[in-house]
Amino acid sequence: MANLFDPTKFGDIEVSNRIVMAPLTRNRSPKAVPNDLNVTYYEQRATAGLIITEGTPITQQGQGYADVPGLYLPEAVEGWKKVTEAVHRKGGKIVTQVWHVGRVSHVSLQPDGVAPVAPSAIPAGGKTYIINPDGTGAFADTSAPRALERNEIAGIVDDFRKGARAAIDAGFDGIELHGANGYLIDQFLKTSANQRTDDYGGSIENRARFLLEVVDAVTKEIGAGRVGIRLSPVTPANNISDDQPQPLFNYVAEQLGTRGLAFIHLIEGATGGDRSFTQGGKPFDYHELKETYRKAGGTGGWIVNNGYDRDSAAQAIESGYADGVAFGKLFIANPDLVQRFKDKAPLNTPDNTTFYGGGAKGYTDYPSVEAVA
Ligand SMILES: C=C(C(=O)O)c1ccccc1
Repeated sequence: MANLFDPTKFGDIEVSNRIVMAPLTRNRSPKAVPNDLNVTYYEQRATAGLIITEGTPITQQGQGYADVPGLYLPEAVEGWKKVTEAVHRKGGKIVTQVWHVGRVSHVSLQPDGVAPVAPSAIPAGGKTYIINPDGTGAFADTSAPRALERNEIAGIVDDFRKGARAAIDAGFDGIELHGANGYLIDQFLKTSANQRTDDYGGSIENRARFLLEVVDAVTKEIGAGRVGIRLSPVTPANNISDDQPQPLFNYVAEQLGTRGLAFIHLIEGATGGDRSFTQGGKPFDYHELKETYRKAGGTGGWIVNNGYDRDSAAQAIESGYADGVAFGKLFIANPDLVQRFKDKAPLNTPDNTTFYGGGAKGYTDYPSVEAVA
């Protein structure tokens, strides 16, 4: 029976324990280029079994928030090389979350100030974080998107492929496709954002087409054993929803099960909120989803996320339900979370006033605990 501290493999990626650092947007990379402060932040957390970096847009079109690091500029790839080298020097493993926000963006962040793109011209209705002309940061309403022309979609699939290649060039051990939280891949999947009438909309098979084309493109480029995906079947994040999440994600799991992926990273319930949250009028069955994936031949690591603590994470691993557990806020405040879990040491409390934007305060200044003798 495995435990939280046992090594394992997610596809081709060998990890020293099952404690995963979840992707966390921190808005501390001006001009979309990773910097030395980012190096320190990730290096401090290198004892995680696997670090999944913050979302990294594949193109400027895929960028939805100010000061997030991208993968689409040569200087960004150089910046990420310093991060991966530092984490590897500490014996850590790190993948980057490859991201296209779709409609969750603002014209000031888009190339030439154009409208963001989406499966359909349906606004996200939420807020995003931009930089005003005077340099101050501010939350702003997301801009109304335009619907992608069918002949544009292949180009975005290829942008994901290029992003995956850039990630490997930057020294990452692999990638996580951002298929969750109401961003572009999730927008194609779900009925509230995808009302297309071509072969990328309507049926479940059609709405999953974009996701599977992206998966096939990036696995062909860098190898399936280095590709994971994050999914959030019932999250309301960015005002996304689907009429029937269980059949939709059972189909997705069935299809992913045939593609040899390194891991499936699943957000249970509402992202960062109620684990029992559901859509479609009945509770979502996560065990059914995993069984569907395994029955289809899926051998990737099953990583679960949202509201776990040390004990519930240990139970998820020891029961065999999960192969890894991802922690977000706990890794913000505890760079040495693995050691603290081992020692059952007290945990630092995250300061949510410094989650987004700013400098070292609330980013690299959380203290570590000395290993208990
Ligand atoms: C990438 C994000 C996600 O997956 O929800 C994100 C973006 C901005 C703020 C918080 C989280």
